[in-house]
Amino acid sequence: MYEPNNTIPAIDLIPTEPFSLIVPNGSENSLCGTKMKKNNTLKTSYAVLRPGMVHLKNYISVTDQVEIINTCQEFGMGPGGFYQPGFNGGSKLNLHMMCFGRNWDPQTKYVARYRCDGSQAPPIPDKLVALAKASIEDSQRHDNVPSMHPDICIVNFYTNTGRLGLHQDRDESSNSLRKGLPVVSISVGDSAQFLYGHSRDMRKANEVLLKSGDVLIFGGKSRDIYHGVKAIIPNSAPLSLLKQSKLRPGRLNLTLRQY
Ligand SMILES: O=C(O)CCC(=O)C(=O)O
Ligand SMILES: [Fe+2]
Repeated sequence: MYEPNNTIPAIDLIPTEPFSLIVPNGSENSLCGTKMKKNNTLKTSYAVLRPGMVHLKNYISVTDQVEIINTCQEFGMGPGGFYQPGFNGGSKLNLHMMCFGRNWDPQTKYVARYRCDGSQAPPIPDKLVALAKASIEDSQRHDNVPSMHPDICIVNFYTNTGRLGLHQDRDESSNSLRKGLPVVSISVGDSAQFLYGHSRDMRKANEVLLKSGDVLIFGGKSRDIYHGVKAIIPNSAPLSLLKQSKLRPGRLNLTLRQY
């Protein structure tokens, strides 16, 4: 179905609806978030959730989070930007998604170079690669996590009703999975109740709250962990982030991986 060279495949192109991360000008009064203590220094802490799974809390400054939002907004509104992925049966994922580096889609996985609208993934921004590498290095101070060089970044935006069922990230190359090369997950905006466990059974899963600026790394012995998002906590994003970025209500999540 897809041509091996760079020409766009001869399929009926389905345009995607533009999706903006930013609320329109003039909506400032309706910003609802959480006031943080005034403190210009980042108080980062960490927790090893299980072998190979490290939670770096409050790791990314508000300034850097704003830059991440602006980068995702810039590319998210262009070709290869946000769309709502669907399944064969016609149902849609409860989030908007885009990819940097290489396209991934729940139906076509990493096989298709082009999306159904004919677009390719924009290149992965250097700053995101650097942030992922720095967070892996920091996680390695606390636990056994392999190093990796990210070449894919999947960006999800959840509105406050968004969620994601328990799943494993198993579409990367067999080499990457065999070596347990980590997934680096960055959270920006409203907090998420994040589930992880040994099976798809939500009742048996553990839960951790991922807040704006947190980074979660799962690699090594945890690379195959089932994980998902149970719920987004409305109005939990830092007010300063919302004021500086105009991020719409909801949560932005970036997962960096090596194919
Ligand atoms: O939003 C999250 O925290 C997880 C996202 C995720 O699991 C994925 O994109 O594969
Ligand atoms: Fe995942």
